Amino acid sequence: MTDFGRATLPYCSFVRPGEERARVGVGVGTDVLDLTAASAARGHVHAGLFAAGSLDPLLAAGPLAWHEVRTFVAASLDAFAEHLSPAAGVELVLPFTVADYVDFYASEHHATNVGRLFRPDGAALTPNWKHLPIGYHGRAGTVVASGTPVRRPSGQTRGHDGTIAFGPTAKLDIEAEIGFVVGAGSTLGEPVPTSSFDDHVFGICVVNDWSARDVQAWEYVPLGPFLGKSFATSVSPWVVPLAALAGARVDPPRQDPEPLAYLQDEDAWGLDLELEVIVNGTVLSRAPYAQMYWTPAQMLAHLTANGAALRPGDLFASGTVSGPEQGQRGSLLELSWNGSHPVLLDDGSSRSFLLDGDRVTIAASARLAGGRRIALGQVDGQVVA
Ligand SMILES: O=C(O)/C=C/C(=O)CC(=O)CC(=O)O
Ligand SMILES: [Ca+2]
Ligand SMILES: [Mg+2]
Repeated sequence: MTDFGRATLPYCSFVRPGEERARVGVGVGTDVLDLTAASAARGHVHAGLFAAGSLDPLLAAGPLAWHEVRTFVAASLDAFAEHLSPAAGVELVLPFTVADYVDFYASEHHATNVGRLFRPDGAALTPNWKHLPIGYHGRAGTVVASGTPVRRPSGQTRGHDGTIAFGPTAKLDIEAEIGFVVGAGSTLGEPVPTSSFDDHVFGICVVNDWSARDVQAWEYVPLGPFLGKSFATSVSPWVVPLAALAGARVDPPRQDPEPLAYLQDEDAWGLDLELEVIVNGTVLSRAPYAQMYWTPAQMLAHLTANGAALRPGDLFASGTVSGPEQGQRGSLLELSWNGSHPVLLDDGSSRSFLLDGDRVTIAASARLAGGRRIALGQVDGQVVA
């Protein structure tokens, strides 16, 4: 269970034992504050946003309401004792209805590694990579809450000898990512500039973009990832508002070539986050988010550059977070170099890709100016046959 500082105040949706209805919660230490009950008891002007128990109404309400709710919670924390209970005693559910889901590919280290593995005869980065944040539209309906078991998918693959077959993937993998949760929507036909990032994006969650590498490698040419990535995408139960991350903002890496005008991010939305990848209790990597080449404000501007509208609950993920070192890679594909260098677990076993029964946790934290680290929550999942 994540221990949140009192300045983080992430949101969740939870169900109490014996109840059916969900409530909106706020993480305080290892407790959850029942915001549905607390805001109603105080007759707060925004209490109606929490009645349904999902974050959907709050997301749609926009930045002024986000600010007012956070101020209310922060100012009244000590008066809320009767509405606090241990988070370990409640069920944390999918916190919002995922509208559209997009996955980017914003780590230069990850893209370089995958390029070498999947396209060894060509340049590691495709010619467009430094001109635009590459992404694809994923499957919103298979975004699942942390803790949901992930069933090993079947798919079509091509073996070394060229045989085409259908069956359970032999290369089930993870991707450690940060997800950006859109609150306020936008108007069809009107691009959202990088400067409006925080008018639309409410906060972040931790994402595990489960991937079947053998399915992916065979199917992706020329239209990109399809069934190899659409079977499950797990998200953390906590959505950390951008307001809690102000102290973690850093300058992103210098971009060369300079991106086109619509992609310039004057606000510098680099974030000093770390994603820890843990398989069966062994920490396999610590991936540094601050080195991501494209910022989330650039991803959002690109996503809407053609006039595509945003809806509350849209989720766009950063793409796998990998740093330059071996111990900073956010996927087993990279960590085991496509199976040629299996990684060791503390129990003495080794892994190229995931086995049935494996438990994966991706835990994120932010380093604030001054060096203090705050927890941002985690996403868990176990592989079942
Ligand atoms: O380069 C490729 O063909 C594929 C790359 C990925 O698997 C990337 C993906 O899902 C985006 C990401 O997580 O970075
Ligand atoms: Ca991905
Ligand atoms: Mg702004």
